[in-house]
Amino acid sequence: MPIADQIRPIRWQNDALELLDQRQLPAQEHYLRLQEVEAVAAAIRDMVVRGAPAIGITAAFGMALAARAIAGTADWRESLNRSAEVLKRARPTAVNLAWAVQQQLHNAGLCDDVTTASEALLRWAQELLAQDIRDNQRMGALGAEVLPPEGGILTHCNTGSLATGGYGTALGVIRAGIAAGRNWRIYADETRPWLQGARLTAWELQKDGIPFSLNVDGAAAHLMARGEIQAVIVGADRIAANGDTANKIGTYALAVLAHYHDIPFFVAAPVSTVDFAMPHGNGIVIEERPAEEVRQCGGRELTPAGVAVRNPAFDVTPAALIAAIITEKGVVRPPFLEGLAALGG
Ligand SMILES: CSC[C@@H](O)[C@@H](O)C(=O)COP(=O)(O)O
Repeated sequence: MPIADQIRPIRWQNDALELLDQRQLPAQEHYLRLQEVEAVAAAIRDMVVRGAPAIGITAAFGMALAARAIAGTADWRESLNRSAEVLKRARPTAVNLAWAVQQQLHNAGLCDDVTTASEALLRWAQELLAQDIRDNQRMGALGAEVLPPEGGILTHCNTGSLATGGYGTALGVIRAGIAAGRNWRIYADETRPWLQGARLTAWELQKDGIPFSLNVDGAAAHLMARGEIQAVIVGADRIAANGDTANKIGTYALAVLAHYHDIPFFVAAPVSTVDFAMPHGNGIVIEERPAEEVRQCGGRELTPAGVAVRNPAFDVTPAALIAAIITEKGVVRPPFLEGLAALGG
């Protein structure tokens, strides 16, 4: 089955960064045009763009825009450092964001002046975008070999083209497997509260003509107990050196359920999502998002006024529950500490 993945959430056009506004999907396909670093940080914070690799790439373009804006100023290095902080503060959990900003500071450090730096930073952001799509295709091919050849595959959140430069991580594995003729039934969790599964994964799979069914998050246990699920595959926002994996809230619950039902649980992520400086998952900062995301849906109040809410956006799945971590450089099995380190920091 040919997979026509044409979805590009991030593009550079006519001297501006254009982001497909994911808050509007699936109702509207609308690109926002951004030319200032503050607007880029706000777009990341407000989830115009989301998904760990995608926010890393966006931040890399944000740094390029910052460098352009300060052309001609004497203290440009200081100014660039300030922009780096603004971007890094936008969302705390996905390491790709801080990683990409840090890489851009390093790139700027190699330049003699701000004009050269602004060209170098734009070039690197464009390379990162192109490389991400190639890496995802490679990850997809590797992952398709690792998952069971047939049966039900459950995924959580959106890890597709929209969450990356294109093609996707866990959803890239699904794309690659379906393209290679795997006899898979795809199950997508709706992913409360922001509905990345119901709005975004469903939109992508439908666009590609991949058959799937959508289920509420709470249905996973039942589907597993009935024998409908043969593997779970998810993405990651930050993987600690020992393999503990932070990902969208609800991922940990799925891993526990998969363990109970003896179903393999896979993580697909680029090596840039591994935080080699973080020894284990306990140290990962978990973003808490606004209460309105839980109290409301589509602008409509769901709850009595003012109810107290906890809205952690991510959770941490212990490495012990993960069968394998699929990266663009290879598939890592436990013990992850050695396996991940061998991929190189
Ligand atoms: C390839 S995306 C991997 C993760 O970033 C994804 O699973 C996820 O948790 C995204 O969370 P989000 O809050 O939508 O940015």
